[in-house]
Amino acid sequence: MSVGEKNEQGFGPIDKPRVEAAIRELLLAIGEDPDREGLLGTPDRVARACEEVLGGMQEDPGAHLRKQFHEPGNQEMVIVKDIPFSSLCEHHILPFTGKAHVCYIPRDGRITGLSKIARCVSGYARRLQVQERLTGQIADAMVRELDPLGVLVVLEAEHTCMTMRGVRAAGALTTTSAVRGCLRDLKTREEALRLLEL
Ligand SMILES: Nc1nc2c(ncn2[C@@H]2O[C@H](COP(=O)(O)OP(=O)(O)OP(=O)(O)O)[C@@H](O)[C@H]2O)c(=O)[nH]1
Ligand SMILES: [Zn+2]
Repeated sequence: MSVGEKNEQGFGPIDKPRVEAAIRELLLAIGEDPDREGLLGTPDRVARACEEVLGGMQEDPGAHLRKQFHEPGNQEMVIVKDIPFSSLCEHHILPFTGKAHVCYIPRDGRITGLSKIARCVSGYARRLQVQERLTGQIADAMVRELDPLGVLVVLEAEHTCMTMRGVRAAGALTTTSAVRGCLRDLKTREEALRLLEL
């Protein structure tokens, strides 16, 4: 993919030399000397870090969920709890980190590999995000790829833009949820939340 082109997710490629130039400029803009020894490798390091922490822009995270198995008749709740994730808030480009909990009820035994759920979370997290959108994107990918009877996604995270700057509310935790299908039903959702111990 060349500069100016967009992938299926709507993003262009990471232009590493351009990131390096921008970081050099940022160092100058904050009054630093980009040519001092400790900072010489920094533009390159930041560009490589961008490729890593924003790598989810270059993939379709839902595609992981296409690794599926069939357990005839199984319509029981599946819960993957405490999936760690790190993302970047799109307002400040500062990290927010926490845990994702994903619960779904398969349709006719259509299940996915457990690790694929964590890979899907990671793919959407490694983008510029707001926590609410991240939560909904994970739920929607589950619906799209597995057509389950229901999905519940809960994210708990600490936003460094709220803890190390601004209001400096250290320890403040944000919880978001997205519910689809039969997990909207109060009784089913209560069972899921009980199993999640949330
Ligand atoms: N809803 C939501 N808000 C977020 C998220 N990440 C950061 N924010 C908020 O985005 C808002 C941006 O507000 P602004 O007033 O434009 O920015 P600001 O002057 O830096 O605000 P303060 O953080 O209050 O100092 C802040 O309230 C952040 O806490 C997120 O994932 N979801
Ligand atoms: Zn922020």
